[in-house]
Amino acid sequence: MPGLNLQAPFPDNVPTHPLLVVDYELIQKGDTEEINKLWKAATELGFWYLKNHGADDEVNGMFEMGAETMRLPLEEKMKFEQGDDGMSAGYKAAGVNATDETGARDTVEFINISKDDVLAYPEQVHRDYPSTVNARMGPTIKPFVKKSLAINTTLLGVLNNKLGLPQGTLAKLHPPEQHSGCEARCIKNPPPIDSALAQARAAIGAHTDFGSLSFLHNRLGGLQVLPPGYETWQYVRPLPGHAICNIGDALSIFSGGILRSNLHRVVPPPGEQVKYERWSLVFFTRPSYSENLRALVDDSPLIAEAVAKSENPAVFTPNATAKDWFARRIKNQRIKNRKGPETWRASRGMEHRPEAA
Ligand SMILES: O=C(O)CCC(=O)C(=O)O
Ligand SMILES: [Fe+2]
Repeated sequence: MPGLNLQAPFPDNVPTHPLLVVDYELIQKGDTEEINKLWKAATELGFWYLKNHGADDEVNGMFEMGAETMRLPLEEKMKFEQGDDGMSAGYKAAGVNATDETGARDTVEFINISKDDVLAYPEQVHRDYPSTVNARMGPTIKPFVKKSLAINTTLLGVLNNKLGLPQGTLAKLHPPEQHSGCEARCIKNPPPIDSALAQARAAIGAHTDFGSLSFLHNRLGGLQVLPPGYETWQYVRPLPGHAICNIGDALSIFSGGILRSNLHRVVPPPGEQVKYERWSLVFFTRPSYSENLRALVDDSPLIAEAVAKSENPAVFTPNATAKDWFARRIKNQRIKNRKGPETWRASRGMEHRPEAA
C-alpha cells in the first residue's frame, strides 16, 4: 500500500489537533447523539474523523490507480495536464501551483477525475484521462465515486435537517446527474530532497476547500489545520480505517457561515515519516455548476439569523456560480497566471485568515 509504513509512526512530539470521531453506521441509523457530534464538528472546526464508512476496498483500489498513474513517464502525464484556464479535471504536475503570496511552488502531483466523466464513461463530458485511469474506470473509480457520493449525500442530509432547511434542499443543490466540479483526486508528495529544510516548504499551500464536503484518506501525517483562535498550525494525525471529512466554502456560504470551511495545508510528513512518499486521496462533493452561491436565508430562519448577525454578511452573496467560484480559485493558483501577490489573493475563498500561509 503506498504511503503505509509501519516502521515510521506518526510522532508524539508535534502539535496535533484532536478531531471528533463520527461513526457513519450510527449516523445512518439516525442516532441522535452521533448526529449532534457531527453537528458540533461541522460547526466548530469543520473537520472530523469518519469511522465505519465501509469504503476501504474502494479506497485501496484508488491508491493503486494513483500509483499506476504517477509511474507513467512525465511526458505522458503532461498530455493530460489541467492547463491554466481554471479547469480542475486532469493531471497537475508538481510545482505549477503557488502555495503563498510570494509564489513559492507546491511539491505535489495529482490526478483529478471528474465525477461527470466517471459516471458517463466511456462517453466523455469534460476531458480524457491517462490509460491507467481508463483501465480502472469501471472496476475501481466508479465504485469509489458512487460510495463517496452516497456517504457525502447522507452527511449533507443530516446537516440539511440540523440547519432547519426543508427536506432535500442541500440534496437538490448537489444532484449527481447534473454537471458539477465533483471529483476524485489522488495526490503524491515525494520525500523532500533535504529533510532538514523540509518543514519550511508547503506541499499544498494554506486553503479552504472550494466545494461542499471533502472525504479524505491519508496514511502519513502532513495535513495541518489552523483552528479558530490558534496562531500555529496543528497536525491532524492519520488514524487507520478513519477518513477525514471537512466542510468546504460552498457549504459555508449556503449555511450563512454556520458550517465552517476551515483553513488547512499540507507540509512534509513529521518525524521519521518525512523519508517516505506521502499519498492521499480525496473525493470532493461540489454543487452543480449552475448554482448561484448564496446563503439560503429564505429557506431557514437559522441561516437568516446567522447572516443578520454576521460582521461581514457580503461574503455570503459572492455573486458567483459554483462553476465560476471554482474556476477562479484554481486559475489564480497557477504560477503561469501569476502577476504578483494579488494573483494569490484573487485565488482566496472563505479563509478566516487569508494572509496565513
Ligand atoms: O493530502 C491531504 O491530506 C489533504 C489534501 C487537501 O487538502 C486537498 O487536496 O484539498
Ligand atoms: Fe484541501
